[in-house]
Amino acid sequence: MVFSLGLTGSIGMGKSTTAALFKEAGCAVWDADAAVHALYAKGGAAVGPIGNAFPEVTAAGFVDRDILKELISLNKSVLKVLEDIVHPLVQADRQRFRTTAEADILVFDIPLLFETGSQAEMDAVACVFVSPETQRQRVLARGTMTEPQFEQILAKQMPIEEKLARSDFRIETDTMEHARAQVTAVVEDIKRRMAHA
Ligand SMILES: CC(C)(COP(=O)(O)OP(=O)(O)OC[C@H]1O[C@@H](n2cnc3c(N)ncnc32)[C@H](O)[C@@H]1O)[C@@H](O)C(=O)NCCC(=O)NCCS
Ligand SMILES: Nc1ncnc2c1ncn2[C@@H]1O[C@H](COP(=O)(O)OP(=O)(O)OP(=O)(O)O)[C@@H](O)[C@H]1O
Repeated sequence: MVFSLGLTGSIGMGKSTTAALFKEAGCAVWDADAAVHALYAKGGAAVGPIGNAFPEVTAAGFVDRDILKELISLNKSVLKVLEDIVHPLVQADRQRFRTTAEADILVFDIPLLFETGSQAEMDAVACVFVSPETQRQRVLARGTMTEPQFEQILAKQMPIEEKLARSDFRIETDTMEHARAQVTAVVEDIKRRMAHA
């Protein structure tokens, strides 16, 4: 039996860092944001269709995220058009991973897991969380988004309380030690479930 665990949480709450802890614990990890990065790179499958919709974004032969973020903040409809192009390509990449991954536990790091209904494909869901103040500080400290860009993305996501209420496991990402201990406990719980399945 292969167990599929969805890993989600709000922007900057620690999905990627926690996914790395699951990898350390022997799980195979698929990362939606990383899949988008590959699709946007030179030769990536999203470059052509995004260029057709927004030519200035792909003038350099890849998807320029800074130009894209600028367009998104200028016009609310841009993100929707973008999602309609990108999400089916991301979904196809995820299916490829499912058929090739070699591990008993597959972890799917998906920021928009509930927003896109992808929880239906999972055996269980883990949601990472941290206080809104820490979240804001961490995202703005990265220096890749302005405060209005952060607010705009945040507003598009399901509130974290709702994500937590719909999840089987909650992982607080206040410190690395705490997060690692919780990941170990989740993996042990899943292994017990698999042994009794
Ligand atoms: C908005 C973009 C340009 C921001 O790029 P940037 O390099 O600054 O950030 P990155 O891609 O690492 O995403 C950071 C976080 O933003 C949030 N986020 C990204 N896209 C979306 C979205 N469409 N709706 C809500 N939140 C989003 C997620 O929490 C994500 O983890 C980029 O995320 C993008 O092109 N998004 C559209 C594709 C998409 O929906 N991706 C989400 C995973 S499938
Ligand atoms: N358990 C933790 N303890 C301390 N800092 C953490 C922990 N988890 C994450 N962080 C820090 O929080 C920031 C955001 O983490 P990360 O990039 O993993 O979040 P994310 O949810 O994947 O972000 P995004 O939604 O933007 O893709 C990083 O600076 C990271 O070092």
